[in-house]
Amino acid sequence: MRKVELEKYKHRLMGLIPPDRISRVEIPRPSKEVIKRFKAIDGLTPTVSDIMDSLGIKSVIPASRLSPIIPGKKIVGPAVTIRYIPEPITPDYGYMNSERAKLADRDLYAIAEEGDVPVFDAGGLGDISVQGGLSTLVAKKWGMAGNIVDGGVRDIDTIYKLDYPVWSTGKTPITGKYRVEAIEINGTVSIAGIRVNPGDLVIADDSGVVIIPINKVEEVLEKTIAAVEKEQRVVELLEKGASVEELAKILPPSKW
Ligand SMILES: O=C([O-])CC(=O)C(=O)O
Ligand SMILES: [Mg+2]
Repeated sequence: MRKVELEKYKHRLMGLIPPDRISRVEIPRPSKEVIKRFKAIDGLTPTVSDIMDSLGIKSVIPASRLSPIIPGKKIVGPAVTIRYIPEPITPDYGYMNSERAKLADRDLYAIAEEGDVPVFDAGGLGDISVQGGLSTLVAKKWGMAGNIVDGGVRDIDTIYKLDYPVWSTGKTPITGKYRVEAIEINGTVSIAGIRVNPGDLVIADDSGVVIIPINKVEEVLEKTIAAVEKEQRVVELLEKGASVEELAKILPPSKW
């Protein structure tokens, strides 16, 4: 079954991970229209964070934990996932020459669709790189929206040059090639303590990253738009110097 599903991607797959470690090939995705409407919202992650609070869903990661490499970026797209676990070795030069590399990012991009957001669960190991310049080039060429890496990234100058959005735990020159092993593609992962399923909607901006479970996406969108409209009315009142009473009609002091 997996082999049949993978057939259509064979011109892109490099065989970096055994096929039985690709848990899903076809995944559900939110509609393009929903993604477009989220993307048009200003102040995106803080407003969505409030909505997730109101729904009692833990799904928000601050930018102090997963930081944007390039400021001013905003991405919205369905997650595709990869999970790494540490190798039980201390690599040295000889080890690097004799062992095969075990990063599999390019095989993740190979089965993704344009607009997807590759999410890397590398256990928060920010000193070890699981994405560098070559990886970034492929991600960009194949139309990924941006990467979320709970681990390290390197070749930062190339990431600047490619102007590709990345959020990560750390920046480092140290490769993950022989230090971690790709254990699963498109399984459920955990980044910074937050669960991510393939197809969940990832949104990220300068304030941080939010994961919206796919079955909540439309509800969160409508609530976010309503919250933004409300805040806009408050801004207008503040700008024209409205009285406390006028303001309180829209935003009572207890919710300020
Ligand atoms: O070893 C790594 O982190 C991968 C790397 O440099 C690249 O993709 O260019
Ligand atoms: Mg490199």
